[in-house]
Amino acid sequence: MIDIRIRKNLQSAQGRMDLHLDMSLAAGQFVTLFGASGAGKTSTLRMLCGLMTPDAGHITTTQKTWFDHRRHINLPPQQRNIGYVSQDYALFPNMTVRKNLEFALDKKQSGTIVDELIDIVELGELQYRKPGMLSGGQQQRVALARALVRKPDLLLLDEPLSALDREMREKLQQYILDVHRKYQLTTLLISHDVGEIMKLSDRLYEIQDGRIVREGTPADIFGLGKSSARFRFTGEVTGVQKADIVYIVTLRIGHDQVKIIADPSEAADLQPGDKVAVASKAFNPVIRKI
Ligand SMILES: Nc1ncnc2c1ncn2[C@@H]1O[C@H](COP(=O)(O)OP(=O)(O)OP(=O)(O)O)[C@@H](O)[C@H]1O
Repeated sequence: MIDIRIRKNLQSAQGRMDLHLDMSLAAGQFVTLFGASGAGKTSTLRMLCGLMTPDAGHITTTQKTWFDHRRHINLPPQQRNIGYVSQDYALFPNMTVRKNLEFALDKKQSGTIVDELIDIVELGELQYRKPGMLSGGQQQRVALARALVRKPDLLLLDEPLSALDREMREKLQQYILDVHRKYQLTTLLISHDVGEIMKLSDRLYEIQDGRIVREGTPADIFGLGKSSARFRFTGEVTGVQKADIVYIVTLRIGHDQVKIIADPSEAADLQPGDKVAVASKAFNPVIRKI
């Protein structure tokens, strides 16, 4: 369990913003932070890592206190045992894949974890290449493996897949899910991608202007609680057309264009560019803005 109670005064483009977060991450949970740009998501991750100091509050794990303002405790990043993967892979360009991973080993640690991780994220054939000779998706697999070398108590993922195309994202999502389960990690992800959130997370926190405005399971927050998980897609509206008393909503779902019949109340606030979920309820598709 990681208990987070932090306050931080941030300087946003609109003036000051008070980040005020109370959240608990249960051991083994996959939690996502979701919210508009500038809401305070990356600042939260930086405070968990020890790269930014909160003005007040505490961050405690079951074994250790990482930060406690009143008790003047503020452990440096290297004592927090956190794995961090950001959008820009941040690999050492002059080292091979294998060396990038070995460099992350603790002095007392055996190297067997490096072989294990190379195996899990399928980097065997690429292990003697340097990052400049890898695709974005391959580099991100290296970054993910490197973040796991020290078996972190907490894995932080700051939009790690946003620079990749959809196909690559889906593959990487599966690697992330596999390592999360295999190493029983507690994982905190920042993501804007509803499909990704639905696939990966147990719990979702929505942040707006530094405050938590909603928390729950992704299905509850996106209003899909009672829908069938077997028939559930997320997509983007590309058109809404009136046809007699109903509307035809055209959606882009993955690489496909799909047309769905919607009643006037469902179609009322839909516009091209809106992200929507399509699910079925008693075998009838329902469409809802998310
Ligand atoms: N060290 C700092 N001191 C004060 N304010 C900061 C500091 N770092 C960032 N900020 C401000 O805090 C606000 C929140 O930034 P943050 O990067 O946490 O948002 P975000 O939700 O991650 O946004 P995005 O999705 O665009 O990455 C921004 O307005 C930013 O300018």
